[in-house]
Amino acid sequence: MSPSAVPAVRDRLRIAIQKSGRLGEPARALLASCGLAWRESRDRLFCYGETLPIDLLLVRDDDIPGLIADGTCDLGIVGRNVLLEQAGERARTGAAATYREWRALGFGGCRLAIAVPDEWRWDAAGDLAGKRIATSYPALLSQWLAAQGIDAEVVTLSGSVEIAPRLGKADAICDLVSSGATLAANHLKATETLLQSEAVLAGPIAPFGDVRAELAALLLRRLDAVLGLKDSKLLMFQADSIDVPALMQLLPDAERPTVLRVDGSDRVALQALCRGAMTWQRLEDLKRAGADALLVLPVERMLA
Ligand SMILES: Nc1ncnc2c1ncn2[C@@H]1O[C@H](COP(=O)(O)OP(=O)(O)OP(=O)(O)O)[C@@H](O)[C@H]1O
Ligand SMILES: O=P(O)(O)OC[C@H]1O[C@H](OP(=O)(O)OP(=O)(O)O)[C@H](O)[C@@H]1O
Ligand SMILES: [Mg+2]
Repeated sequence: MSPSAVPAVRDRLRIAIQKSGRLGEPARALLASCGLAWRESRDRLFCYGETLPIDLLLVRDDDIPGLIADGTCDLGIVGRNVLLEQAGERARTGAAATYREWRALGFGGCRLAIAVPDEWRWDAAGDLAGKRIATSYPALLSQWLAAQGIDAEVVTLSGSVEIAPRLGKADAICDLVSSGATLAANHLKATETLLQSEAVLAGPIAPFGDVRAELAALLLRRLDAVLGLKDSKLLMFQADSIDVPALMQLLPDAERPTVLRVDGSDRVALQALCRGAMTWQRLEDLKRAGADALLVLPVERMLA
């Protein structure tokens, strides 16, 4: 199949996820929370969808954009850093864009950043002019350097980038940073951020022309519901009705609160979906403002 070929007609949706590594388990857990369940092949490379015709292909993350581009897979879960790097590389070689980010998924967060030796005095991005920068993200780095008008040499390495300055292979690096521990261990400090990354659902730019369109729409509806519920809690409490306005002031994130009068009294029972973190501090503030019998419940599913 040619790289930009239209995917063959299929009656099942196929999603590529990382076989192991950082994103494999959270990707499966997210899809499982959308109601998907699978039977795994003996070689653990393929999972056959049992609850819905949605299968998984378990691969190296670097292969995911290409698998979507050539139509082998319909969707993929991959870091934005990998997706954009490969899109940048395709653009550089004149290949048409065939895939894009469909949804940000809220895990696998990290940033792609320039880092320089601790002892460098860093003033501005222009300090990189004439320097050698080691990276596994040459397309993203080259794009950024061009946008900044900086002429620097890009040294492409496939891994262990942080060690390049100590080996004399580069003056600075451009790599993923999360906690910063790897940089610190290598006596480097982060300066400019090129990209904020997280795991994303990637899919084709062109719509599916068969039953996969409905399967993808169903998956997106469920994904949006699951992602929208992240950190949400159902809050319940009782209070004197006179205290309700003050209590609602403390709950700006409460959605669609339901207030029920407790029979034969001035008391009400209130329940609301709260999107913000329901910390002990917030509960204590509510209690002081007149709430009692406070209950915080996890929300498993919501269909608006
Ligand atoms: N330190 C980190 N903290 C959080 N997320 C990260 C971190 N490093 C990488 N990631 C994100 O997780 C993705 C996968 O990282 P991982 O280290 O599992 O990749 P890999 O070693 O290339 O895996 P594979 O074996 O599939 O090729 C990265 O592309 C990035 O989006
Ligand atoms: O800021 P930190 O929390 O230290 O994370 C950053 C490190 O994490 C990733 O490497 P990984 O641990 O996956 O090893 P790898 O380079 O061998 O893939 C990335 O390439 C950085 O080296
Ligand atoms: Mg990889």
